[in-house]
Amino acid sequence: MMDSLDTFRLYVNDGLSDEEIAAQAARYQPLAQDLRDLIVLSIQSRGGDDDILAARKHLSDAKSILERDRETGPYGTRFNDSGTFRTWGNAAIGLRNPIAPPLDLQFEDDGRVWADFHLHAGYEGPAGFAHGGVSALVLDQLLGDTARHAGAPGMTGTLTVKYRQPTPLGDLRCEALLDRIEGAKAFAMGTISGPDGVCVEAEGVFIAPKWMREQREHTGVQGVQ
Ligand SMILES: CCCCCCCCCCCCCC(=O)SCCNC(=O)CCNC(=O)[C@H](O)C(C)(C)COP(=O)(O)OP(=O)(O)OC[C@H]1O[C@@H](n2cnc3c(N)ncnc32)[C@H](O)[C@@H]1OP(=O)(O)O
Repeated sequence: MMDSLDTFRLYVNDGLSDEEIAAQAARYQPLAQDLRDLIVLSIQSRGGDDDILAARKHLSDAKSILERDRETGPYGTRFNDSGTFRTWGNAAIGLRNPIAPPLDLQFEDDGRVWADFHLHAGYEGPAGFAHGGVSALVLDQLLGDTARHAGAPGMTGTLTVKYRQPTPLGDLRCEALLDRIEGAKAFAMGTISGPDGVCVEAEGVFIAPKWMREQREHTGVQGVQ
């Protein structure tokens, strides 16, 4: 089980320059998009035995190349001296994670957070509609980042999700705002909307864990992001 020390080890100042971070983003983001395209093709290809075997051979070659120089374990949260944070492995927003839709969250000065995003065929639950767990993933990240944006980063304590109508796959919008902060707890609420209006509503409580509160008390530093 991970304790707070393990958590801290996954918050790393790796000292990269902003230029190197930009170069890495330009290098790895297209790879994630290629893999996203492959997820859809895995579902939609009509290839016969020969085509699929040939494609798998190419993928096997690609795996061998990517394995030549690699890290192990989760990506964590990395940052540099100019304060650029990267959560590139994150399942909802990670720049290097093909599982992520991804959400490109927009932070407004008035505290609202929103994103236009796309759920492809790989996010299907009920036929033709988004999986409810994927909607919860999107809302968890959105509301959590809304709390963080308001200066109250925390782990999800409770996320309440109400599915008002089926969420179509395709182009969607999510938006959220902070309701209030009470001590260690931040309350946020948000929605996912499709062409026919709001499909999913959520409320979330995001809690600064005890170890983070103690760190703040001792150092005066707000804490991890
Ligand atoms: C680490 C920070 C990360 C920051 C990420 C920013 C990026 C954001 C985007 C990421 C988005 C994705 C995010 C993810 O996916 S986060 C991943 C999913 N969430 C988790 O895994 C959380 C697991 N649980 C915990 O870590 C702890 O139990 C937490 C942190 C929840 C409590 O911790 P701690 O044990 O230290 O708390 P406390 O006992 O001193 O109680 C403190 C207060 O909280 C109240 N309470 C307790 N539990 C709950 C509950 N479940 N619901 C509602 N309220 C609860 C409690 O009554 C008390 O209230 P009050 O008496 O003061 O009124």
